[in-house]
Amino acid sequence: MSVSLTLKNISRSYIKDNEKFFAVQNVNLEVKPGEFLTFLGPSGCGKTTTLRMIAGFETPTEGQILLGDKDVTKIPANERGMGFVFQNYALFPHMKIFDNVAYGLRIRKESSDLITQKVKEALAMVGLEKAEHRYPNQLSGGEQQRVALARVLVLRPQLILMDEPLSNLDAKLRLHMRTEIRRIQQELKLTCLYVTHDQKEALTMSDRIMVMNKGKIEQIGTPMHLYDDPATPFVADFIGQANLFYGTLVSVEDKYGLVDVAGRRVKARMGVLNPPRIGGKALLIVRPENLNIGTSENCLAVKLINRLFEGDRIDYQFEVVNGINPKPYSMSVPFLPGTSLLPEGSTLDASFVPDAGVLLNGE
Ligand SMILES: Nc1ncnc2c1ncn2[C@@H]1O[C@H](COP(=O)(O)OP(=O)(O)OP(=O)(O)O)[C@@H](O)[C@H]1O
Repeated sequence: MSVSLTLKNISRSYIKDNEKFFAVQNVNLEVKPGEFLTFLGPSGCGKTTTLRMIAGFETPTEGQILLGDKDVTKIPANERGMGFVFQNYALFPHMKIFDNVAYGLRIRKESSDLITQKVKEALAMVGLEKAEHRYPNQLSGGEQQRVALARVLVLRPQLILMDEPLSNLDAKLRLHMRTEIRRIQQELKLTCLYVTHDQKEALTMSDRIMVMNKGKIEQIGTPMHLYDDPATPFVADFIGQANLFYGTLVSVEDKYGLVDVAGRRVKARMGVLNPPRIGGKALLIVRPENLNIGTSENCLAVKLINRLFEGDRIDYQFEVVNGINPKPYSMSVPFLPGTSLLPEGSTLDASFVPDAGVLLNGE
């Protein structure tokens, strides 16, 4: 059974050094039944605090939390019907896997036949039906995390909350578990809220992502939408990698703007959510993989300052000639075996197709 979740103007403040400090400020969100929504942002941006308020481990200083139509803001955590998966599995080490998963059902005083049936189902769902007689320390990290998931699934919660559940696993297992969690969530049509600071994890698993920064929402959208049409430079740089070039908007035609960057005029898509105005400062966002060498159309004049050979690709770092260069820009081009790298100090044209650039308000 899946359910919707609504956050109405939720805030959580603390007193730090005699001053009011907002860990989370004015967050509004609607999560649809069966949706997988991820909170993404750097350390300290308020992801965990938001999740803990939804779980009931923390009380908002302002705002309301609704599960379906029901206001649960003041309801204790154990009466909210939610399941929580933590970073550190939190399994009982002295109990066999079967008993770990059965724990919640026993507290509910279910019959032993029903418990056996449900535990076996939950373990099968996470692919651990053969591990029921083992102890947690006889399982790998990934298996233990799957037990933690089974322990939550067995209770059929209305909403599942996961806080960095994969961060203790090695890289390969993390990749595998992403797909596993997403498969189970879709099979059971669970509403799922997921916290991570790993953008790849967020992009691959989520229906929608809420990007947070300093306690506030920067942008909410589908992974593709955030990647393609970032509303702020923060989102552009946090979702993938982004070059931010400084320019002035010259004119607009259809969905494209013409921008002057250090004397070169280039065309790019106007941002939908936060576009620049004609004559005003504009930020041109182009991702490293969308810059090319070798054509002189729609290009910036750049000077190479460093090059990093990465095997399949070369990362050329560069400055805009006569431009604003707060830090090196980056261009990632495929390495074709047999070709040589361009020398540092070369000046050349870095081009992009207009659809691969986005213009944001730079005022
Ligand atoms: N109980 C508390 N008292 C005071 N400040 C707190 C408390 N809990 C959290 N904070 C502060 O609120 C801010 C947000 O913390 P939160 O743990 O929600 O961030 P996060 O995005 O989950 O970070 P991380 O990825 O590092 O876990 C941080 O600056 C943190 O120091």
